Amino acid sequence: MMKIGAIQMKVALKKTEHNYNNAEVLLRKAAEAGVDVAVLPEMWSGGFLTEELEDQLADVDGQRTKAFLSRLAEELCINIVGGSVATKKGEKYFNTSYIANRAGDIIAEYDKTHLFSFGGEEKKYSPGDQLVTFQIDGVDCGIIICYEVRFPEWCRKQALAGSKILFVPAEWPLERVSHWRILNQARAIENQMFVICVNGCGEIVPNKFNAGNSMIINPRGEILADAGELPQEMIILSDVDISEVANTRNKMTIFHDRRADLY
Ligand SMILES: NC(=O)CCC(=O)C(=O)O
Repeated sequence: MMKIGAIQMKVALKKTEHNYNNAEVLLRKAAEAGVDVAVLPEMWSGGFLTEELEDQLADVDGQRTKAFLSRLAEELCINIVGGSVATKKGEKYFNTSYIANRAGDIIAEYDKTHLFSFGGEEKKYSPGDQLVTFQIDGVDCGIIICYEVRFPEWCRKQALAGSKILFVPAEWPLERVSHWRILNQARAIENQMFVICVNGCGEIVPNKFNAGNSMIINPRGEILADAGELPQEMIILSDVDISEVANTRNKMTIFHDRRADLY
C-alpha cells in the first residue's frame, strides 16, 4: 500500500513568497497525515502565467524549487511530486516538474511537452521533448502536466513504458471542469493505471476560478478520493494498492488485445 496525498492548493498569482510558504505548510500537513507521496498542482509557485511571466517569477534552473522540495522531502521523509513551476534554463522558459524522494534526492525532472496554445502558453514557454518516468518506493510512475491529459497517445506511452501511477498536476479552470473529470477517468480506464490528478482551486483573478476537483482514481476508473466542487484548499488522501494494476490488466486484457500492428 502507498498512501497518496493530493494537495489541492489555492495558488496566489505572482505571489511567490506566499506560495512557497503555503506549499510548505500544506506539505507538512500531508506528512502529518502519514502520506508516502505528496503531490502539488501545476505552477504552484506563481500561477499559470503565460505572456505575463516576469523574469523574476521564473526559477533559474529550478534551483530554488529543487532545494525546497529536497529539504522538505528529506526532513519529512516523504516523496514529493512537485507539481510544476515556471523555470528558466538558458534563455528559454519551461513548465517544469521536479520529483524528490524520501532521501531528498531530485530523482526526475519533466518539462511539459504539449503546451496549452488555447491559453498562449507556447508564446512564452518552450516544450520539453522527453517522456519521463521514475520510481517511488519501488513503484514505476510517470508524469504529464494538465492540458496533456487531452493527449491519450502520450498517456498510453506512459503505460507502455511501465508506469503504474500517472501524476497529473494542473491549473484547470472551472469552465471546463467536466472535461477535467472525464478525461482523467478515461486515462485511468483505458490505461488501467492509477491517475492522481491534482488541481488548483479558488478565484485566481476576479471571476476566474480554478476547478479544484482533484481526484485519486484507480485502474478501473473508480474515484477513491475526490475534492469535489468545494473550491477550498484541501489534501485528499487515499491508499493505493499497486497490485490492482496487474489484477485489472489480467482480468481485462487490453494490453494483450490492442492492435499495435494497426496503430
Ligand atoms: N494549464 C493548462 O494546461 C490548462 C489546460 C486547460 O485548461 C484545458 O485543457 O482545458
